[in-house]
Amino acid sequence: MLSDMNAPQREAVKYLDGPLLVLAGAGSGKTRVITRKIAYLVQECGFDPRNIAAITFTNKAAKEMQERASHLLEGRAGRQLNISTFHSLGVKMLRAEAAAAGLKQGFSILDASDAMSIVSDISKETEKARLRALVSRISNWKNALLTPAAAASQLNDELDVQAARVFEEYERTLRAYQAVDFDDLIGIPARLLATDEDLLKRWQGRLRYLLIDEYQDTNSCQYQIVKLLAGHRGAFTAVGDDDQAIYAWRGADVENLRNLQRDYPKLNVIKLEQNYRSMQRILTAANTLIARNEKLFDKKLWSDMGRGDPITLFVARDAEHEAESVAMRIASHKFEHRGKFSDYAVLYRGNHQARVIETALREQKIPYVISGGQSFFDRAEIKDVMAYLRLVANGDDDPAFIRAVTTPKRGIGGTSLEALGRYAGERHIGLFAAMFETGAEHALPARALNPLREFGEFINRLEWRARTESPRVLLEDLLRGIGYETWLFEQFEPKEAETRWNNVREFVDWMGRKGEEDGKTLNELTQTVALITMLDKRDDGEERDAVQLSTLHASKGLEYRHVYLIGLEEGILPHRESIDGGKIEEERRLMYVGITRAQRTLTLSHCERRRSGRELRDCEPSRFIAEMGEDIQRPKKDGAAPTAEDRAARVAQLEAMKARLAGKVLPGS
Ligand SMILES: Nc1ncnc2c1ncn2[C@@H]1O[C@H](COP(=O)(O)OP(=O)(O)OP(=O)(O)O)[C@@H](O)[C@H]1O
Ligand SMILES: [Mg+2]
Repeated sequence: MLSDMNAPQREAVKYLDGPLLVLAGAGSGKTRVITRKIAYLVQECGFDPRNIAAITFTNKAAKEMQERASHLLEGRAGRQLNISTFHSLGVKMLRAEAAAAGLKQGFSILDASDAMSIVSDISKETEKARLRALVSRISNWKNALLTPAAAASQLNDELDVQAARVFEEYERTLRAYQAVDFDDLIGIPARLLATDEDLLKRWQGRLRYLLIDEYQDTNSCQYQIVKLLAGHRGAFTAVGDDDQAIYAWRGADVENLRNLQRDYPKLNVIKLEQNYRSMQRILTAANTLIARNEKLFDKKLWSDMGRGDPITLFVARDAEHEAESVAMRIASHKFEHRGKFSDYAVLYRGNHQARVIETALREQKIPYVISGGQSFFDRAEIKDVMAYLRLVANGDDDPAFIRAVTTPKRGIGGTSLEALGRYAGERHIGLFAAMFETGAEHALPARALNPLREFGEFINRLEWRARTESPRVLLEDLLRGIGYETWLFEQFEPKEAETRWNNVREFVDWMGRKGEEDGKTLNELTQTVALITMLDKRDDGEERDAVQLSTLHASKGLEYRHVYLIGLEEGILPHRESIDGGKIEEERRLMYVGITRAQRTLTLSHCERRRSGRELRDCEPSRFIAEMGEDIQRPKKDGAAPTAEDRAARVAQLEAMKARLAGKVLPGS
């Protein structure tokens, strides 16, 4: 089982004498160590798979690890492993310990936009930027495990003062809704483990060995959980790379790498130095770049994969030209090398950069998938359906109530809802419960109350049936019951309505499948969906041969044969806010992550001009390009005119077209 591992990797897999940190650069096999160690623990050390918990950064990474580990183990053992993200582990603990946390079993999980609108209601703040600042201040407090009272005792500026006021009310509101936000998924379990001795013992007994990937991006709350679960035994393996810490903006703290050494004096640190992913040239460029950052730990990284093709840089006139050029290069490269589309990835700093690339790929009829973009589950129509499901699971979820009761419209107007809200407020109960009280008959006229109660009974019936019937059947009945399809076609143009309806159908299929495969109840599925975050690729259950589009953040841990890093301009990467805020080092790490995703070839690009609002502005190439060293094939000075390469690409494309016409259709094209 360990024959295809090098000596330090093997050592890391076998080491069980205490806490272990594997500290190593990109592509050195850290994730592989985790996957193998899971199998090793079960097969060689007699661990019950249920007692092993592996924690990854995204649901997608968890899924991949699950697949690899299951492959190494026999079927059943593979399924019993706990492989999850910190957030899904948190949900699991909250479900099991709902009572201790003061939550009902069907508690709701609010997403970022729900949280934002609650903060907006409380603060009455209308300015978007200020609202975001409030939300992020509160989130930081929560991640530091501060209560509203503790936060209020250490105010630094005027924003703090306002945020502290909102924070208290925000927490009360969440509890009233029987809801938790994303930070709570980590914070509440951390608090429970820290304060309830029995509970801690129970979980330490259940999760006897922890493996944590991408450790450099844990925040203090997550570290708290690791520490508590691992206890004095320190039964864990953490792997990470300080040069790939890119989530400081979400409260992650590389210091946690150092804290590990402080908190576990017996910590064993193993370093891996051989990279198995990238050609030497790519690696050298990455190393040269990252050498500019202040070093936390000393690391070496080498590869014996051969020098590889030169890294190329091309300069485009503008974003459209850049996108067309990337699409064309991919088409011709693929044709020439007879590869697959899925060998190619286009990586960029911000989500908004995806659109032009999508357009260009679509024009070239090149299939693609986006990760890290607007999630499928963020679409309005999915959130509509989700509002019903949340309400079925949790009648106290007022935001879900309001969305569901008004979509589709049931002739229930704003005035009636306000009256109901006032009444519920006086009685300190949720909207759903309020409308069934006798008192509501005085607060609201019958013509308003009757449709509300009809709606409530509809939800109650679903809630009752959800205890025994399958998610698929319930969803079908729900959609029929509310006439959602008809409503969509009344609201939108036929084409738009159809797209939305298809999305809903896909959602129902996906939920149905999940329900059947994993044997999950409707309520459990509802909580699962809430966890699917921006970082996740749309999980359509099948792997298509498609070019991968991704933000740099979402590309962490992944690898692709051919990588295109686009938009390498000052203001984009490094991002303008980071330049102003003195956070260049984190941007450099982001660039490092991007470069080290590439296995065989790496292509860089930037634009001469870029549209900003209504004007076209000149752009400056990113400083990171120069920082990668000299070994980059740069364009000749007349960058904008078609280069020999551009022409070659065009010729190849014509050839491809001819081949297609001749009936020699290539797979995937
Ligand atoms: N000993 C080995 N022999 C052959 N291939 C290996 C070996 N170790 C790792 N690899 C391969 O090298 C690639 C990189 O490994 P892996 O993804 O585990 O690295 P990583 O350190 O987790 O990288 P990152 O920092 O980007 O997350 C994978 O394709 C993996 O299968
Ligand atoms: Mg990894």
